[in-house]
Amino acid sequence: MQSAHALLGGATADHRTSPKGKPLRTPKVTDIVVTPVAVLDPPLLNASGVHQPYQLRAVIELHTDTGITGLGEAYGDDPTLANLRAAAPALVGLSVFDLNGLATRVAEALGAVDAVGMTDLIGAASREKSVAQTVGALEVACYDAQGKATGLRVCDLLGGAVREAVPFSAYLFYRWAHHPEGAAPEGYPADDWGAALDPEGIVAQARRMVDTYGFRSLKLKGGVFEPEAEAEAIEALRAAFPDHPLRLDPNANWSVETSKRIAPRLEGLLEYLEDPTGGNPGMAEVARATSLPLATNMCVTSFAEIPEAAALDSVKIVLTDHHYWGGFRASMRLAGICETFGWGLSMHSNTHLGISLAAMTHLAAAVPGLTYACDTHSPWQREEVVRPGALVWSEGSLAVPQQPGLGVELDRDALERLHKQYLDCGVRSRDDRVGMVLADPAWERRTPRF
Ligand SMILES: O=C([O-])[C@@H](O)[C@@H](O)[C@H](O)[C@@H](O)C(=O)[O-]
Ligand SMILES: [Mg+2]
Repeated sequence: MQSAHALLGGATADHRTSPKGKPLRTPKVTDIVVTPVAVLDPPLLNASGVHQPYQLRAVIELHTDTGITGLGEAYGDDPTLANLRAAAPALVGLSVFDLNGLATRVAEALGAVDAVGMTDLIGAASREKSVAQTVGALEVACYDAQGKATGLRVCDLLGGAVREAVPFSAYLFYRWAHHPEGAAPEGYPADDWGAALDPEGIVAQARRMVDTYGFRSLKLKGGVFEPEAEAEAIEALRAAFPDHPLRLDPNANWSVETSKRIAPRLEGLLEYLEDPTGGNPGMAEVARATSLPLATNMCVTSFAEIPEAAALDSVKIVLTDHHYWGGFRASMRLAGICETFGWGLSMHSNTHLGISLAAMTHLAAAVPGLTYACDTHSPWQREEVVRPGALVWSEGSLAVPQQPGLGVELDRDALERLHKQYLDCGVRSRDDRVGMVLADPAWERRTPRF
């Protein structure tokens, strides 16, 4: 067992003694390997454009002097990789239990890092957020190593599972059947979901997701078509799924006036309306015009944005995401703040692989106030870096893995293949405009569009 202050994230001395006098070895970081991978991604439409044929992720292997390796997963765009690689050498010699030391060392190593955002769909970029993203990714790997060292699951290290099955929502997207001409290489394998560009297409997509995974909550990614058309899709979903909680997320692509016009039509249909418009002042104005609770992963995405949101009463639900809030501990701090303000807590997702899915599941299992079904892009994912078996869907939920740490195992062959795909595909950062402009050269990103 580790000493109490080690488990609190404090500094650890080299040699400690267990109550029975047995010397303990605290795993210390010897090396961190960051491997970028590219995974096939369908042409999902959103406010920024359309997903590229490949999404980038980074797999983190944190090696220690006890032979234990902790796994983590991050975005795989160039700025994220540069930050991870700049921070990695500074962690050599660090105990995997010293999470305060981790945060300090990463902040120092990154120094005056540029504020670079992976996508404008998760709010404004800032230096603090870049540091938080790096800490978050490495902290997950430290927790995985802690779990493997102690025989405990990550959710147990986070205070214990308050739920053993974590509910997720069906993430519905307007989409094309194929990537636009010129976006994907010849022979690129399209998936079999087909297009979904109207209410019927969205209902059919929801039906397949519900039948396959058993999801209860349904979230529609909006901000793509005229707001009235998206409201119609919500009405069609309500008619087809009378008992499923519904959400709509236009990713701040509606003006305040448009939001105030459309929100009343959605009252009684949605459990929450996510980021109809941009910024806390605009969201606050919309909130005053509707009884719908507003949720966000765009205007409250860092601790610095919380005071304004609280003062303006702009949101009722915050979507956490350990990837950019700064890891598990930061997400738990956020959960406490939400509780203080009487805000609900949900969970945001970007395209991810199984290491992140396991991390999201452990976090959601350990946060009592996380009562909304979490977002996940999993149904859109056709490639994986972890071995099958640890994350099994049942009734729209994932059982928390039982093995120590995150409970997932890296599939080295898959890692190698997806890394090669990264090297070959040429994509080095997420840019959802590329495909839109290929499909329609006159297309421009406008914020808000409607
Ligand atoms: O994958 C997408 O296109 C989503 O739009 C994602 O990038 C957003 O960050 C996210 O899911 C959201 O809830 O805003
Ligand atoms: Mg959102």
